Amino acid sequence: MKMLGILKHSIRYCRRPVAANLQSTIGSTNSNKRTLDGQLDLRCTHVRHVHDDAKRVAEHESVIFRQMFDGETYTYTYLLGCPETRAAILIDPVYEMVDRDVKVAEEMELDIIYGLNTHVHADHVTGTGKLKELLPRFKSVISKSSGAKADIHLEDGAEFKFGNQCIKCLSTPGHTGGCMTYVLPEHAMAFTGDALLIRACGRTDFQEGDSGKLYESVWRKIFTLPNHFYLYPGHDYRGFSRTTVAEEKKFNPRLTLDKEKFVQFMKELDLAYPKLIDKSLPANLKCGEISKEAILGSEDVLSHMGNH
Ligand SMILES: N[C@@H](CCC(=O)N[C@@H](CSS)C(=O)NCC(=O)O)C(=O)O
Repeated sequence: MKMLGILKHSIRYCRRPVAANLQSTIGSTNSNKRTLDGQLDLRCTHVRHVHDDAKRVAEHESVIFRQMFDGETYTYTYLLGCPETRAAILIDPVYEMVDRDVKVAEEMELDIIYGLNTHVHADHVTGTGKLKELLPRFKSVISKSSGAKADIHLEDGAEFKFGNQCIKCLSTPGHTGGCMTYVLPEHAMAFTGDALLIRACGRTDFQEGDSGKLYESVWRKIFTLPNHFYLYPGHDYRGFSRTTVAEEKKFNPRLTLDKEKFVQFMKELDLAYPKLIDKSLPANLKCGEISKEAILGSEDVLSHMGNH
């Protein structure tokens, strides 16, 4: 009875794929595993089932999802994986954090095939160039309107697939001319890059920045998603991780202003230029496909080589 309880518990929390594993292990146990008093050895079955489960982490999730943070540039990178095919993507990988990202994917038996940039970043170098060197099948992706070189260019309304997962691409210009928001409608998730930050939004003072356009992008594209959709930003500077459409429509201090006041507010924002802008822009206009020296500086390259 106790054993049956444990089995039921596993099924309740792990659902479909693990139930399939369980069937096959029970089958083999039935034929040759019995306890001393002749009963079926279900305990042994359970142990083997747990091992099977550990082999493919997160197989019970409808989409595999991890939010990862770079504490130097306050950037979020997102790993998304298809639980059935193990195909995976990274949204906004950071050059210096690529080894971390690849290791996590390997541990989860995911095959990263695409790196999607939400826009041409000004504050850090994208990891998509380095990922192309490390992973043979990997392709860089960005909007066509960004003007950046990439393997795949996306336009407003495009649908982008990895494994059995589908992403809807929404053009959301304003922070930069080529900003894209990536939506997973089936999972009620949207990745807004720097168009919308939690209780804030991206600056609009360079790279074809346009506060009027940003206001329209947010209200017409992001805020017309269902209220319960989770929004995941490109950065957070205050320790927040995610928000929802409903929360931002109600509490975002910038976007709840009327358009005229928003434009004035953005004009007066007066932020210092990002420290790495001179390095980041040329590198990101090629999705990071430039020499290590250009990204790190020649002294840093030598010290990196010493570390490996
Ligand atoms: N201090 C950082 C840059 C901070 C910054 O400007 N962030 C951008 C997004 S990255 S271009 C932004 O839009 N911020 C909006 C805001 O209200 O903070 C650095 O030197 O890199």
